[in-house]
Amino acid sequence: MDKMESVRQIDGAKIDIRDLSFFYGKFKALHNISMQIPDKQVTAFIGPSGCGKSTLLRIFNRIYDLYPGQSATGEVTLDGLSILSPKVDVNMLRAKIGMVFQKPTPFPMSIYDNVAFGVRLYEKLSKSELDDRVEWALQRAAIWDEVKDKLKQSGAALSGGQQQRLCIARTIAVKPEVLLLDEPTSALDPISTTKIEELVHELKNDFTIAIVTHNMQQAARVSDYTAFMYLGKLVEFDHTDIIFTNPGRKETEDYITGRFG
Ligand SMILES: Nc1ncnc2c1ncn2[C@@H]1O[C@H](COP(=O)(O)OP(=O)(O)OP(=O)(O)O)[C@@H](O)[C@H]1O
Repeated sequence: MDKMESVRQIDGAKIDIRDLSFFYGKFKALHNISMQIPDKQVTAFIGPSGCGKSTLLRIFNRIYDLYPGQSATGEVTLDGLSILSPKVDVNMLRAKIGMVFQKPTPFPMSIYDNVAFGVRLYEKLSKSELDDRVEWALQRAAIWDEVKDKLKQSGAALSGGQQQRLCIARTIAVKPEVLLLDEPTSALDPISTTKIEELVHELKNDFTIAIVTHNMQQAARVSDYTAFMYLGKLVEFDHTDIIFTNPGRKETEDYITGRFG
């Protein structure tokens, strides 16, 4: 096989980030980041604790807007449309860019209602259409077989791994275009982790996925592209194979070989 070429420009980028900086009050947590997130691929963000991975992910759906004193400069576009613009409809943006957090966060309601909740906010579906959508989302999140006979039971009664797949079902039920996964398996056992990793692999056929992970083996297993961050800067972004076998920067090599971080 030919040696893989390093990434320069992504054809068909879903998200385009240019000169992005982020501030918690006066503290500059992200420094002039430029990169592109390819469509229908998995992009992993790795780097030592505090390097800014979650901060970056939280910009894509403007979650930071909920907190006073946090601000972003630069440009981020989704299919060419500005995400940071004050004019953007944040609810529509969050319907297009869904997020799953580190700790499973089912709503205090039934399994069915957990999945139907967002759909009811954004669409007017008939009862049977909504039933179909709930089943579709639970199927896609690989949890349908485990919950199909107890849809009325509380989501909180599921195991941690099941709860996380329920949260993924809830997120994909509104048919977003991008899925942001912030350390989605760090609170899970190895079997649940494997299930979520298989799911990520499966879901990239339909969604653009950005995943933050502390686990380098996980990044190597699930992602097509990897971004290595350090101290709020993007050190290197490339095909995952290149980052893990032939990184261009010494800092990346030191990190992936466990010499720091
Ligand atoms: N709410 C906040 N207020 C002030 N500073 C913050 C806040 N959240 C994060 N930071 C700082 O921003 C920087 C980046 O944090 P962030 O959580 O994005 O890193 P991370 O790479 O996701 O870390 P981890 O892997 O530990 O989750 C850190 O220096 C952190 O202390």
